[in-house]
Amino acid sequence: MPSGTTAGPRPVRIEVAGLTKTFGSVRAVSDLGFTVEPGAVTGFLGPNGAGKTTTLRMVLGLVTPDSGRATFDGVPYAALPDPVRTVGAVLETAFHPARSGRDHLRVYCRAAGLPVARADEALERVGLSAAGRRRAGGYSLGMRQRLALATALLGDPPVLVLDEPANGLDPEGILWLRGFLRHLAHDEGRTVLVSSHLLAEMEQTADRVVIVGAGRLVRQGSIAELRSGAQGAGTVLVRSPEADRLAAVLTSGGLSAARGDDGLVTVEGASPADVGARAFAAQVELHELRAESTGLEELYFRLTAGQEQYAAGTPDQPATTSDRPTAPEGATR
Ligand SMILES: Nc1ncnc2c1ncn2[C@@H]1O[C@H](COP(=O)(O)OP(=O)(O)OP(=O)(O)O)[C@@H](O)[C@H]1O
Repeated sequence: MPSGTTAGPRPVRIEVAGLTKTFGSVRAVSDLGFTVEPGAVTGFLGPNGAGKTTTLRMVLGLVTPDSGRATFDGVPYAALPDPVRTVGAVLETAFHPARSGRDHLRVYCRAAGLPVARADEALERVGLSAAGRRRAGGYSLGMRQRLALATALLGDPPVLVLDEPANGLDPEGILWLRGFLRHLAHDEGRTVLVSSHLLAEMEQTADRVVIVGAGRLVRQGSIAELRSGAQGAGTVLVRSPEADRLAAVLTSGGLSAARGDDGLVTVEGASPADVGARAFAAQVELHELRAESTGLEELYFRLTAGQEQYAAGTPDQPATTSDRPTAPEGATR
């Protein structure tokens, strides 16, 4: 486990394909597919109830999917020869309240056949050494999160799967977690899959994001791709003394371009580079060219707000601006 003393864990890729899970009449996860690469932090994002926890539980073999599969370098969790040394997970933070954090880790080590010395190493890694001998029942939520993370690290696994690990952390703790997850991925080459409903947090932490809404994949890609709107979600603002001609050039090229009263043309579904290149080719003079500074948060809202169409068909669930898309039976397509 100590960084710098080993060559680092072997790289492991997670592959999720066609995962589907229904609870009664609720389709929690629907034909979900994505990949998680080693050496990067992948954010698993979605509003409350989007199916993140259910998906992670299926990835970890705790819930049996109706169909589809999740594998680690081609092997499902249940078939891994040494799961504790392959995947570390933080799903929920339940500890024996009377037991110290250190003892919790030591018990876990013994049960998992790991050297007991790993307990102190893990405590140190997550900044809990000073509190290690105190009762876990007296820990703050943030300290419990750190203890859960320490537990996940005991087997020095190449893969970490973390469900909302930032919950309960104060701003300093969040900053620490961000740096720690990036270190685990970038410097140690681990595969880090971390769920959150907060895009702003993931924007700072993750290299890639997988966005789900109502149990379905909404978008996956790098933060940079999302931000630039490279996959068609971007809005570009462009100013030109020849705004009408510019709008006509862009529209004839298949883009949606609208000219405002102020000579500003708003272009949907293109990158600034794309718009600039088309203007240049048509010899249209530009005075300003920029991506609309919506931030990823607005994009995320736009992407997941679309899920409300799923709910629109149910009589007791009129379409609202709620951030909690529901996944009723009608959600299936
Ligand atoms: N054991 C279960 N029985 C019945 N319904 C369930 C069960 N687990 C999850 N669900 C439902 O499946 C949907 C997805 O839930 P899930 O907890 O996976 O979402 P989530 O994205 O993790 O949400 P949150 O961020 O609120 O935890 C929800 O509608 C939820 O009510």
